[in-house]
This record gives sequence, C-alpha cells and structure tokens, in this order.
Amino acid sequence: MTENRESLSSFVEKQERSTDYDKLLSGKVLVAPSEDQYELLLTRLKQQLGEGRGEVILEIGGSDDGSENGLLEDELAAAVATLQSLANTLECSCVKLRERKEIRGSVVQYLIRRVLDQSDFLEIRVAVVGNVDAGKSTLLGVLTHGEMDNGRGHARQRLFRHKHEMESGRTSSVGNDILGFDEEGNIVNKPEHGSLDWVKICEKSSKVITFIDLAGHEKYLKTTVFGMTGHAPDFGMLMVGANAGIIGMTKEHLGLALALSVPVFVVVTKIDMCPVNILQDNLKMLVRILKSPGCRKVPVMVKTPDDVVLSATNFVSERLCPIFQVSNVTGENLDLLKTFLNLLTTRMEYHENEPAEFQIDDTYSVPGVGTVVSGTTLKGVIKLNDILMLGPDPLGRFQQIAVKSIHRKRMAVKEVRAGQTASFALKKIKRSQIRKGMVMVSPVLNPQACWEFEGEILVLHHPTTISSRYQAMVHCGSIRQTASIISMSKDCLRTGDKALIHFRFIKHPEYVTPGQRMVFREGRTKAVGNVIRIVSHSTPVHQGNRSKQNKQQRYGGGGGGGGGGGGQEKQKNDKNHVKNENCQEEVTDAEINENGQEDGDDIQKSGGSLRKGKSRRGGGRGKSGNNNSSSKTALPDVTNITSLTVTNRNSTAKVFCLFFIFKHRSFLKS
Ligand SMILES: Nc1nc2c(ncn2[C@@H]2O[C@H](COP(=O)(O)OP(=O)(O)OP(=O)(O)O)[C@@H](O)[C@H]2O)c(=O)[nH]1
Repeated sequence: MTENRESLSSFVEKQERSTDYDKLLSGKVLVAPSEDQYELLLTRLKQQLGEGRGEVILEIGGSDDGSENGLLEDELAAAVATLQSLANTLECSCVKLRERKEIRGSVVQYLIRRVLDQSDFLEIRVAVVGNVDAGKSTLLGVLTHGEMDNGRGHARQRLFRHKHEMESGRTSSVGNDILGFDEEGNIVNKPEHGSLDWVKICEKSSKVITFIDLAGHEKYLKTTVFGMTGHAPDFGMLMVGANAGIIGMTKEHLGLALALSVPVFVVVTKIDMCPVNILQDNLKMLVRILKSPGCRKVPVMVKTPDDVVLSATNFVSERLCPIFQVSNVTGENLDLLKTFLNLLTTRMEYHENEPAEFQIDDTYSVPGVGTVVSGTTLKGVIKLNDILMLGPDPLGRFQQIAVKSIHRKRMAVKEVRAGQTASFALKKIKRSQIRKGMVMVSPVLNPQACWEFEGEILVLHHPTTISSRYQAMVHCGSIRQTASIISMSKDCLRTGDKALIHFRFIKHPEYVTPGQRMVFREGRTKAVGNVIRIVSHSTPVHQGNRSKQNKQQRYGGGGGGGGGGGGQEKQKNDKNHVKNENCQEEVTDAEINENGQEDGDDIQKSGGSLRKGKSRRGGGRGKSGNNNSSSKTALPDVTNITSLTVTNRNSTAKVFCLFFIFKHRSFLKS
C-alpha cells in the first residue's frame, strides 16, 4: 500500500513537472481578480473546456514549484466564488472533487463541466475485456441497472442478447451498455420494470459511458479483437476474477489493448468470495505483469476517493494503470469505480473541421425505417440529408447515399460529430449491399478502395516464422478481412521482428488510410502496426469488364505487386473470383452470424486458408462453401489447397457415381 502511494505520487509529480501547469487558473489570481484578469481567466477556461471536450478538472491553491502551499479559509472562499462565477458565465457546473491540506492552507480540485442541451452529451467508450467468468457482464449489469448480483448470474441476465448466451452464461457478441452521468456526476440510469430507456438516459446526461462488452472466451477472440479495433474505444477495462487471477485470455486481452495503445484500468471482481491470501497472491502477480518490460505500466491500487481523483486526472497517460477491487454482490468499492468513470475524459483527438468519415461496424434492417448502419464518426460532422459516399462494394466502388435520419444511442439528433457513435437510416439501399468495414465519407475525399497496402508491423507472437504468402486476418478499424503477405522487407519474421510488409486482401478491396492502426492475427499469432501506404487500385467501371478487370487486379494489372502464378491458376482464380463478386449477401450473412450467433474464431493455416470456424458453423446456412471458395481463390499460394479440395470433390463424385451405378445396375442393364 505504501509502495503504491509512493508510485502514484511520484508518477503524478513527474506528470505535473512535464506538463505546462496552468498557474493562472490554479493560482492566487482567482482570489481577487481585476476586470482584465477576470476576462483572461474566462478566455483560458473556455480554451481548456474546448481542449477537454466540455470539461476540465481544476486545482485551486496548489502549484508545482511549492510557492503556493494552499489557500487560507477566506482566500479559498473568494477563489471558489470566482471559479463559480466563471463557470456560470460559461454555462458550466462546478463540483468539488477533493480537498487536501498543505503547509499554508487548503488545495481543492473542482470539476467544471459544460451543461449541454438535452440532445447533446459527452461520449466515452470503454471496452470491457477479460477472461471468461471474470464478471464482465455482471459488473455492467450492476453498474447500469443499480442492482447487486446474487453471485449466480442474476445481474448479467439483462445484458445477454441471445438465447444461447442466456443458456451458456457466456457473452458471444459485441454488446453496448450505457451509463449516464449528469453535470454534477450523479448516475441517471433509472431502470423501469428492469429495462433502461436509453433516450431518457441521454437526455438527462452530460456524459455517457458506453461499455463495449466483449466476449471472454477464446473462441470469440475474433469478435473481441473486432470490438477493440472497430468500436474505437477510448479506454480498456480489464476484468480479473479475484479468485482466478490472471488466467486464460487475460494476458491476450491486455496485450491487445497495449498493442492498440488503449489505456487500461483493471477491475478485480469477486473480492467477497476470495480468501485474503489468494487475493494478495493474485494482486502481486497482476502488479508484476503490469510492471514487466512488455507492459511498462505504473499500477496503482485505488482505495480512496483521493486515489480516484488522482488516477483519473492522470489517466490520460497510457502508463498509469489504476486497479480497483470490487464486489458485484456486496457493492464494495463500486462507488470508487463509478466516480472514476465519471471523471474519465476522452483521449482521442477528433477533427471536426475535416471532411466527414464514418466507419460502419454493424448493419440492421428496421421495419418501417429500412436499412440502418451503425458505427463511429472518425472525422467531420454529418448532418441530416447529407450526401455521402458509401463503399467500397465488392468491386471497390462507392455510391452516393443520403442520410435519412440520425440516432445517437437511440435518440434522434440532427447531426453527429467526430468522436461520436451513431446510427444512420439510409435512403434507397438494401442491407445486403452493406457490410461491416465499409465507410461513409464526404464526396470531397473522392474515396478510393484498395486491394493492397503497405504496413509496418511488429510481430508480438508467432510460434515459428512468417514468410511471404502467409495469410492472416487483418483488423483495421472495422475492417476484418484475411490478407496475404505479398512481400516483406525481410526474408522471414519471428516474434519481436519488425518489417515493412506488402499486404493484399483476399476477398474484396477495402477503404484504408495511411496511419491507421492495424492488427494482423491468426489464432494467437499476433502482429500490430500501422498502415503506411496504399497501393492504388483502379476501380472497374463496367460490369461487362468484370472478369478481365479482376484478373488484372489479382495479377498486378490494377494495383501492381500482386503475386505471380501459372496461367492455369490464373484462370481458376479468375473464375472463382467472379463467384466472389456475387457473394456480398453471403458475406453479410456470415457477419451477422458472427455477431449474433456462435462465433467460431477463424483459424487459418500458414500458406493456406482453412477456415475452421466458419465452415463448421456456416453449414446450417448452407452458404459456408463460398467462404471457403473465396479464400481459396484469391491467391496463388493457396492453389495447393484448391487443387486438393477439387481432387477430393472429384473423388467424392467418382465414388458417388460408382455407388449409383452399383445400386441401379439392374435398372441400367434393362
Ligand atoms: N460472488 C461474486 N460473484 C460474482 C461477482 N461478479 C460476478 N460474479 C458471478 O460470476 C459469474 C460469471 O460472471 P459473468 O459476468 O457472466 O462473467 P463474464 O466475464 O461476463 O463471462 P463471459 O461473458 O463468458 O466472458 C456469474 O455467476 C456471476 O454471478 C462478484 O463480484 N462476486
């Protein structure tokens, strides 16, 4: 505990020294400002609110150089009155968070939060990860519904979205749950008959925390990675069961958050049922892992309201890792966690003045409304009736689309800004024409899809070596598609190696932009990096030219750099690719299946493409074959698999013919 305090205070000291501490708003000038000083204070506070997207935490009476060791009682009262007047002028609330005594007097921290109109609120996204049974869904149920758990899965029942989740008690899809805070920091969630009215929550909230509830089981890892990349979380909440400790997927999920530079805080659950010695051992192990050279975090146990404010105000740094110990059954320490969530501020920089960019992470068909897409606005502002370019389709084309209506957390709004998630109802388009990973962007961007791109990646884990022709799943924003390595800046890659890699998507072109973070993954093999360069791709214009164009795209004509292959292989691939173009609906179907039902993780073999998960699961729908064909067809390196399958199919056909002839020999003779 003492060690913990030391690490937190030394971390905070370093942070404060390294940042340009705002003496104006924290200093004595607040006690009795002149008219000019008041104007200056107003301008500075406005600026800080802008930087903090509508809120800021201010400290009065302290300074980093020790020149002001707190304010006397009457000074403090005057300073607080000035701050409150400034807040009122800017239509903000002013809530006291914490007070401490220094040599001379008090140092106080205040939360200044802009009072927004009913249709607006600050949005923070928290991805909830951790091993199966760590208590993720239970904690979210308890936080959002305000009712304790019974230790036997009572609280999580409200959050499950599928019958099989109810039955198995396991989350399999990406879920969204919201927790609203008003300007004073009070929770506004008020369940009525067990369910929450999202619109009411949003209307009453100044800040809404969206929890992206991810699956803990390894077989749903692909969905979990999608949640981390496609839903653009601001923070990661890593859940650890007190009695189980760091087991199963915990390290994998922590590694993923680190790889994607998502700041993580840890919540240790079930402290009510864990013997003290086991809890201590597991905490020691957790701290050791967080401090290890691979993580380089500064773990801090959050035990008091003071710790909460300190860790929340310093959490913008990726290095600090607050640890909470809670019980979903007794409610112990849940208040600390709630206060912490209320104080979280978004870490991402969003560019509202740039042309609009929206990434689609889900599609729906709503009766009476039509096709609806949901996702995150990455840049710009999107307004009702705006015309955007939607794409790329399987041929890499974009089409104009009009925004019919906009919802933020189920609440109808007129516009949505960068950093906010939203759902759009679209005019004149079928759901089957849209898939996850597509984007809607401003026409001024003149968007181009690409088959190939260059990325700089670091291999975090691979049991052997990665070489050209290796295939794995690329996760990049909400894009999730297998890509093959065309060439690399090194002959082969092992764990820890970094290289510049030329990738090629195997199914259809995608919209990727330089600088985007990406994960390249196959089972537990994982590499992370950034998109460096797009290898441009000329979009086919005429349907009639499809087959020729595709041939060109696949073999370098359209984008250059495609792998070689014999003439026969080319023909085979080309034929199969034409089939691919028509598989849009099937792709969408498969995606729905992944999100909604059992989500078998794609397991792909090096140099081949054996999609275990999908083919196993997709059988029921009778469409899985196409998935196989699309992966088989795309690249020369998988032709061995293709010919193998074809041979197998031929031999099956031969056996069937022989059986048929044998069975009906008498009839055939006659
Ligand atoms: N005693 C006790 N039980 C808890 C606590 N938190 C969760 N549980 C129980 O632990 C079990 C597993 O909780 P879940 O919330 O389903 O775990 P999960 O991490 O969401 O699991 P997946 O959805 O499969 O990833 C349930 O039976 C909960 O009632 C806690 O703080 N104390």
